[in-house]
Amino acid sequence: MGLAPHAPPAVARVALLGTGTVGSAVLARLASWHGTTQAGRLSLVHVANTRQSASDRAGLLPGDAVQRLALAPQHSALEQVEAALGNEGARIVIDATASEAVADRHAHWLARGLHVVTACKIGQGTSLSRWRAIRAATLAGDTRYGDSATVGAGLPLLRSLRELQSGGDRIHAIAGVLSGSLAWLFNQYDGMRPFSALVRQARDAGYTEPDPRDDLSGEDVRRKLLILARSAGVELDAGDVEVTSLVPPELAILSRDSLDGALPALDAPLRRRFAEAYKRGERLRFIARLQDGRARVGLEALPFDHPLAGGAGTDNRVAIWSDRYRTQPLVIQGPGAGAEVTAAGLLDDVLKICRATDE
Ligand SMILES: NC(=O)C1=CN([C@@H]2O[C@H](COP(=O)(O)OP(=O)(O)OC[C@H]3O[C@@H](n4cnc5c(N)ncnc54)[C@H](O)[C@@H]3O)[C@@H](O)[C@H]2O)C=CC1
Ligand SMILES: N[C@@H](CC=O)C(=O)O
Repeated sequence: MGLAPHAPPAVARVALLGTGTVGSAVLARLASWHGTTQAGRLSLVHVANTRQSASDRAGLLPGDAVQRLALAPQHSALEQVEAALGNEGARIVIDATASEAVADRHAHWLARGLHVVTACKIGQGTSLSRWRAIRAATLAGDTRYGDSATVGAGLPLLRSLRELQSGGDRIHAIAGVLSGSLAWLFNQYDGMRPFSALVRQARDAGYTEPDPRDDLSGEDVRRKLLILARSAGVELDAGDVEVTSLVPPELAILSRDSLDGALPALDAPLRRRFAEAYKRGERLRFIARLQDGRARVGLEALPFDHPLAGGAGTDNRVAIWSDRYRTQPLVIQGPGAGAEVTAAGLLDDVLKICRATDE
């Protein structure tokens, strides 16, 4: 149904879960929209982190939300989200957490008529059953699942895969660098500075997962490759991806609190890998590959001029082969981690839902 000639566009109510690296950048971007058309499309009515939550049906000012949260008497509980968003109109949950419990709610919210926009990959990138439940719930609730920020931090990767397929192409293969933090680490690493020091720097810059072992173990890339594969029609389960971790066993068993001091366990093995590659004129790259239904993730030494060895900073660089791109793949490259790009990707999806609910 179209809009009546001068009807103002409907305002979507939004709940933001997570006020860490990504969630804070979402709030900052929303605050920077003050007075713009984009701001007029949304009303932030609920903000929560693990400890506290603040709700206001009249709308929270994004610039004040963190302070409101700090002063809020209300403890945080996921049950509050539906009540805060109300029963009618466009209602959107933004998931800027890394929480299993929140991801477990995605299908429930979608089936209940709430749209979900997520940076967290746990919903679509872990078990096949959870991915299927999310898809079924969008149909049951006639709702949308915004996932642009889950792979490539908002780069047009999932969008391109979907557009190729709606244009009649079959996806033949996907290969590339899917981790922004690992791209940054291997772009910086020269075998001289300890690798562990760079890991701390990547964490402090907001490129890594809350627990950097999720990046170093290949788990984050496994999730992204599963999301891409499933979107390309290859319904793999998590165990179908062969993952070679960079995390030594002594680091894997530690609690998150005792991780920092033990990070130097990474240094000697990576110095060896770097020296071997350097002697052969190769660069280290953490690569994900999907071809003929087989998926694998791990560190590779690639010739300097290899198409996947390029890029700088946190660049993701992903090649997609399809019916129309048989020999020369479509290559998508750009920053693949960082709070600002991720927040922008999330809010792009939110605005897309706002526009779709006008139609
Ligand atoms: N940092 C990056 O470049 C990118 C991150 N992402 C994803 O964004 C998500 C968030 O990452 P960060 O902001 O770095 O994490 P973070 O650890 O800085 O923040 C997580 C936030 O979630 C909150 N939280 C956890 N459980 C919650 C619950 N049950 N209810 C409400 N809030 C809850 C925490 O209190 C915290 O405020 C992760 O899933 C990550 O994979 C995605 C793309 C890029
Ligand atoms: N930790 C992730 C952040 C984006 O998803 C990465 O390094 O790519």
